[in-house]
Amino acid sequence: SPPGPRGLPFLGSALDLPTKFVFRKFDEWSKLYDGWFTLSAAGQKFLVITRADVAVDILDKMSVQTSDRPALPMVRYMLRRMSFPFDNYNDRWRRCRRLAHENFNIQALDNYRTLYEHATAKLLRRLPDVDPMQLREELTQFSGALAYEALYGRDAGGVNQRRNIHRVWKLLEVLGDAASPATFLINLMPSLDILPESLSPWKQFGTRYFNENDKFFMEMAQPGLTGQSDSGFVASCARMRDRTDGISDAEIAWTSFSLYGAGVETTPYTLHWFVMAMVLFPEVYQRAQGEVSTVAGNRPPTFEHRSKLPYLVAVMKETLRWRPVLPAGLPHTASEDFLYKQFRIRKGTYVFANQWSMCRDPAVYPDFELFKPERFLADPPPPDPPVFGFGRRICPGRNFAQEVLFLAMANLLWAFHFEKATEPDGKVIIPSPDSIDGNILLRPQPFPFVITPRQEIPN
Ligand code: HEM
Repeated sequence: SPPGPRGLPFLGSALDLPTKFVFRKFDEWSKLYDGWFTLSAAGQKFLVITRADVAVDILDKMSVQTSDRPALPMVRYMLRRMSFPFDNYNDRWRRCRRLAHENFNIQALDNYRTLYEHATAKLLRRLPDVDPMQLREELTQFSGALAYEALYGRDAGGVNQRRNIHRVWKLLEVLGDAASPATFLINLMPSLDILPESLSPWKQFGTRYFNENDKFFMEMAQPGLTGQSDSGFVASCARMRDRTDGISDAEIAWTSFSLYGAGVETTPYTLHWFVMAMVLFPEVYQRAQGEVSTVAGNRPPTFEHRSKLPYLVAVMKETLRWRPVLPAGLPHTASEDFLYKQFRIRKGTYVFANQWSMCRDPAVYPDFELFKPERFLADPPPPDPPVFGFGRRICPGRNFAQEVLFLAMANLLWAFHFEKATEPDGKVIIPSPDSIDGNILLRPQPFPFVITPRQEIPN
């Protein structure tokens, strides 16, 4: 049989699998096996990949067999298969994925640059008044507003935008809870699915959730769909209708929500980790800040400066590697049986890429505990950190995310000094990068630090 922990009869490794931060347990097991292992938990089979070259073999080269997603019953009731990151590998997924790709590939990103320059400038103006313990919320607002305008259009501002962002935030939270096996019995006992809706409160809940949100997403998308707004993702998709077989307005509206949901937490948490790294590693911070100041002078840095900021680009890569915000990626599923190293992997097996372990592979990233951006300036440099997933499911927002991160990092360094905070008795407070919350996301805990403007911030 393939390598991996065997656990108990029938239960398998179910009791060893934590409900939170499963990446840590996978990482522990990674030390015992050679890049991958399998296990089963209460009948569900898992294949866990812990080295990037194995991920390439299984998720890139065999992507036809390994690009499905687990079908959690509760998620199906709530989303009715309209949200492509959760959907099976099928025609609708392909249509929606194409919308995402065409609008967020490198060339298309030029359309969004003014937008993130504005959002970043606004962030700089707000930050001096923000309590550092509220930084995470502030960064989440920043990326929420940015994503909202990128998706629904520049003129989607105002009170509605704030209210809608808040509402999307809430409904994502409900979705996250429902996707967890512990919340809804049905996720653990899919056989209950045969009960009629009148006897299944969870199906009624799902129907309500779907109907309310379907209406809400259509309302948000309306200006773009009808041509009232001509900027942003929805408007651009509406213009692509003729070229995209069978795409419906509802699919455009749900794809927009899906992109919002997938992007809105990952980006600000990465920025929060960046601020922690700057506070923890003053020599990196000074070098990066020196580079930005020399290149940008007394005007805020822009994309024009990117090619002259190699160290900062390395800092961004190192942040993504040091604290990958999706440490166990998102699970894929095998859509048919396949062979790997002569072992048969069964249809329905969950396939995890434990990116945390890959980012801490000592053969690729020596001294992986340390924050060492200069590793990415070596000749030849190591591969970019594998934090955006693999194969046909690779993150379609990866270039967008990195542009937003680059610009925000450059501007934060240009505008502010970051330092460790001190207790009233003068003791220096050292934030802990191991202090996390979240569930599948690696979310930093708020931490105290001192932020002081070092530039006149333009209005
Ligand atoms: C630091 C930022 C980000 C990180 C680290 C990240 C990482 C990931 C990862 C690991 C996956 C799973 C890939 C797989 O299944 O193999 C993923 C999927 C996805 N990401 Fe991102 N992401 C980020 C930002 C964004 C942004 C800004 C957007 C939207 C504009 C986005 C949209 C998506 C979507 C739609 C999927 C699902 C793709 C599918 O199932 O076909 N992500 N991302």
